[in-house]
Amino acid sequence: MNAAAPHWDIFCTVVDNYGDIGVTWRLAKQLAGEYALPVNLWVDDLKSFGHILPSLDPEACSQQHQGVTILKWSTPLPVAYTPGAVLIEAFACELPDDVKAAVKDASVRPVWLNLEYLSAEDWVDGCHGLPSFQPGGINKYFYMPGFSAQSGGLICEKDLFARRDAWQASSENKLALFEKLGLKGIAASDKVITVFSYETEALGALCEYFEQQPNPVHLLIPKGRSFNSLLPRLPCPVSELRPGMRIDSGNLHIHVLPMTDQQGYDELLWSADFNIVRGEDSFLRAQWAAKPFIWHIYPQEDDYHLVKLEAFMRLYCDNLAPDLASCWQKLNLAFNQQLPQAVQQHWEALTEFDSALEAHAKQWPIDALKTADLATRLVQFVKKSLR
Ligand SMILES: Cc1cn([C@H]2C[C@H](O)[C@@H](COP(=O)(O)OP(=O)(O)O[C@H]3O[C@@H](C)[C@H](O)[C@@H](O)[C@H]3O)O2)c(=O)[nH]c1=O
Repeated sequence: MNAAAPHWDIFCTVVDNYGDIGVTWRLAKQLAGEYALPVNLWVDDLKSFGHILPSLDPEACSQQHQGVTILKWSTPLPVAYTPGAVLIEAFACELPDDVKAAVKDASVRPVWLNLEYLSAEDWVDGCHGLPSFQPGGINKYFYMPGFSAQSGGLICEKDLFARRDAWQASSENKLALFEKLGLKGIAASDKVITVFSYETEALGALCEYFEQQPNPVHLLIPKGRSFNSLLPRLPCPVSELRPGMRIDSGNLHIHVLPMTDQQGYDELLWSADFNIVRGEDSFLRAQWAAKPFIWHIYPQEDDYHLVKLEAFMRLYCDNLAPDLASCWQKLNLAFNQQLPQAVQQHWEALTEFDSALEAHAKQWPIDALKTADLATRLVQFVKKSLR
């Protein structure tokens, strides 16, 4: 590796949600923690970042958290960029001109990568690792996360499954977490479902279904976009909702959650019976939680997200019994297509397969990870590129 400047730089622009910063922050932590790499994470919106890292100072130009140097990416850069061993532009963000100039002029150039969004589509394998020739005679490589052995892999910390298993071994852990989050009235045997979704009419339909169930159902919802779809059920405008509030109707109890850091969010997913997640990072963390889930995929133009959803569902259901597979897929489609009646119908139908789906959710993380996680594959990719 580059002996003169061994550090890695990751540049991230926050688009409109938490996914871009969520993924890069996770990767940065893992590279620093497991590979002892000096990592600089450059972020253009520290205020948004602060929602998932509450100890962050949104005004500081440079600060250290969990072994990572977090730098404010403003124009011009408040701290000069020095080329290191690796330069990652996350999700095709446009690097500042002075960074590109510094790379071009460097005596030892960094390995330059564009970290792409995760997809289960087949074409990913063919594109992963391809170079794109840049002005100044340097290659930029496409790094494609994915589910196959030929792709860039999936972000997963080495000790994650052991920590999850220890957490799930005793219901004391989830009850202590609920108490810490200010949630009241949840018994160990009650059904708990977390919801971190975009707006969808499917949510209201599920609420109608849950309130008529014979046993309590608790929906744990962090303050955010999901509540926009539950307006008729709220006692106040969304802006006035406060963490700890509880909205009861029949056997349904909706709890308003604070947003926590990523570790806290993992623990929440581990503590639930079912998770409704979205985007990219929470989608993956729900899989690692080893619990059944619905994926509310980030909407794209011309419904392209449904192609990505189908690709993932095909993989996830590969070795599932056909009737269970069909039911779970229909539920996910109905949720994403905002079909209220279909969501209720498929949720009800899925209850018949509860234990088989749970067993699959437990096995899936082991199968999905294959030989190596994303950080491990990335470090190997960089080593090869430097040869
Ligand atoms: C609810 C919650 C989330 N989080 C974290 C988990 C994730 O890292 C992050 C949420 O990211 P995602 O699940 O990916 O969903 P998102 O909708 O916020 O982000 C999206 O942004 C778009 C621009 C991308 O194109 C999408 O693919 C997607 O990544 O927030 C917490 O740390 N604490 C919390 O309390």
